[in-house]
Formats: sequence, C-alpha cells, structure tokens
Amino acid sequence: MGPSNRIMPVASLPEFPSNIPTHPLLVIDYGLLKRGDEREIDTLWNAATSLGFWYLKNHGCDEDVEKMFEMGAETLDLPLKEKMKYEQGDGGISFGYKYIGASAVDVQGTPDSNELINIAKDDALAWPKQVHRSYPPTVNAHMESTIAPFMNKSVEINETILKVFNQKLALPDGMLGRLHLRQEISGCEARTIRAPRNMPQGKLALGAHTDFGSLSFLHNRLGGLQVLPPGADEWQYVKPIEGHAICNIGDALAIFGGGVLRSNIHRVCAPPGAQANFDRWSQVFFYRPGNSVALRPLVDESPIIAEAFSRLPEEQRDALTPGVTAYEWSTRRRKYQRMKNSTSPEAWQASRGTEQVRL
Ligand SMILES: O=C(O)CCC(=O)C(=O)O
Ligand SMILES: [Fe+2]
Repeated sequence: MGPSNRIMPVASLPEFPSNIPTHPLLVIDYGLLKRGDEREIDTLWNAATSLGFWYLKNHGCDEDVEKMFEMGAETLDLPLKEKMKYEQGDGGISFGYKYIGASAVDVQGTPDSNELINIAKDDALAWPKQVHRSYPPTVNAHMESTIAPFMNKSVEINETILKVFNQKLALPDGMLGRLHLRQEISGCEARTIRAPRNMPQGKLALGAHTDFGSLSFLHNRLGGLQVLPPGADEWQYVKPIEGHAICNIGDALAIFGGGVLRSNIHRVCAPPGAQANFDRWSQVFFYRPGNSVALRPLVDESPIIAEAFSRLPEEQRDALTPGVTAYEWSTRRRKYQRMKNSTSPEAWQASRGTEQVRL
C-alpha cells in the first residue's frame, strides 16, 4: 500500500467543498467551560438540549489525537489475518478489531464499510494488567505513551461537561458523576476508524444510529458525518473544522435526563467532492456509564427531569425506560447489529436505541 493509505497531513487533504450545505453547530470553548464561564455553560446547555451536537475548541488534545491516528494506522495496516486474532466477535462485545462489513447499516442487512480498533479505557489504564482483553502489538506499544494520556484527557473533558449537565438538570451534587465512576468497569473506549476511499456512490460507511453511551468526543478530518436534525427529512453534513472536536450526546444521557438532553441520529457516508479519494479517518472517545448502572430517567432526583419526562408521549417514555443496565443495553444493540445476527427485521430492531422514536 502506498503512503496515501496512511494518515495524511491535514494540510495536504482537499478542503470540504464550499458548495455543499452543512449543518452549523454551536462552538464551545473548553477553556471557558473549565473556568465556569456562565455564557459558555449556557451555550453548551443550548446545544445539548437542541441538536445534542456541538464543536469543542481549545480542548488541548490535538497532539494526542495525532498520535492516536498514528497508532490506528499502524494497527489497521497489519495483515487482516493478524487483525482477526483480536476481532470483537458476534456476542456484542465492543473491544477489539472490527473488520469491514461485520455489521449491518440497515434493516435490509447491507454491510457497513469501515474497519476499526476499539480499546477499552479499563485496559489502557490498567496496562500491563489486562481487564477485558488483549490487543495487537501495535496497540500495546502505544498504551502508556499515547492511549492512556488520550483516555485521561478525554475523561477529564467529559467529566467537566457532565458536571454542567448535573447542575443544569438540578440533580443532587455529583449524581451523574456517581453513574460514571472512574474506578467502575465500563464500556468507555477509544476508537480509531478507517473508511476506505472511493466508496461506491450512496454506500454508507456507518449506518444511521444514536450512540450507546453518555458522550462522544470525535475528531474528524474529512467530511462524511451527517445528522438528521429534529424535524428535518434530509441528512446534513457536519463539516470538520481543524482543532475543533465534534461532541455529541448518546442514549444513556438522553435516558438519565428524561429526554431533556438530545441523543441525535447520525451516520457516515462517503466524504464529499475530492475528499472521496482519500481514506477517511476518525478518532473517537466514547464516555459511558459504569457497566452495572441502571438506565432510567432520574425522575426521583430532579423536578426538571420529572416534569419533562411526564410531558412526553407514551411511546417516547417507553423508549427512555429500557429496564436494563448500561452493559446490557450496549451489548444487545451491538450484538444485533452484527451481520451474523441481523437476520430479520426483529433482530435489526433489537440493535436500535432511542432513534426508533426520534425524540
Ligand atoms: O466517523 C465519524 O465521523 C462518526 C463515527 C460514529 O458516529 C461512531 O463511531 O459512533
Ligand atoms: Fe456515532
């Protein structure tokens, strides 16, 4: 494979085409948020309760993300046979390697078009002790120098955001934090994704979905991510901006907040225009509740949540009351997304989250 298969310096990638409409996101300055700036907190709250997506600048992770991309490139460039030794499997476990076409993107069972490596936060921070599973040598070699620092910074950023939501939802002090204890085993993970260049027109790299957990901290260089905003019937691109992470809310926070926080549906298609000729790389950190945490609206803890939840139609209240733990929720969804298990409309339905009611 030529060097163009590897991570390209951002400056040498074609720009996002200027004639393609994009969906604007509010921009949050992490430095201001960290200092408790009231205006920034209000802007974040506005973003979290409208689209549930925002840009985060000044987050201080750019170098860590670059190094994660290098680790990801070394790993995904390994021979398929080697990568397959670390495959996720069909049981709903996330950690490990996922090959191209392992999961379905729709109810018809169309295969996805991306490969990725998922690394558990628990494994990275306990290294060289193994908590969940083993990883390719290219991952191990970067555990201490690259992956652990990326995890730690990502966790700190997400904790800061979570505190804002805790306060705005008028929850008891530290309530959301207790559902995301650092020491509890969780589904928190780093993911490096490669969608191969020159995908056939109309092919999805990743099907429409809501994220499983609480918050996603995403770093994109090429376009391709699209959102379906509330009330809209056309998918709209989210344009990558250098130095700006794309953050979004997942189902767990939508559930805890009784629908106040929005977990918006999104998908990944081929990058637009000349960008389509390049491999598309993403780096994500998924912030998720502890495995044993029950997913339920915190109506007993906050009058704001109780009030908002009670006003929802029954179908939406049901979707926000799955009656399972965070572990059971994401394991079920992932298991039935696998091509091997996604063999009927009912199985596909079992892979869905709150997107089925489009709150
Ligand atoms: O690659 C992207 O831009 C988004 C990835 C994503 O939505 C996911 O992995 O859940
Ligand atoms: Fe996602």
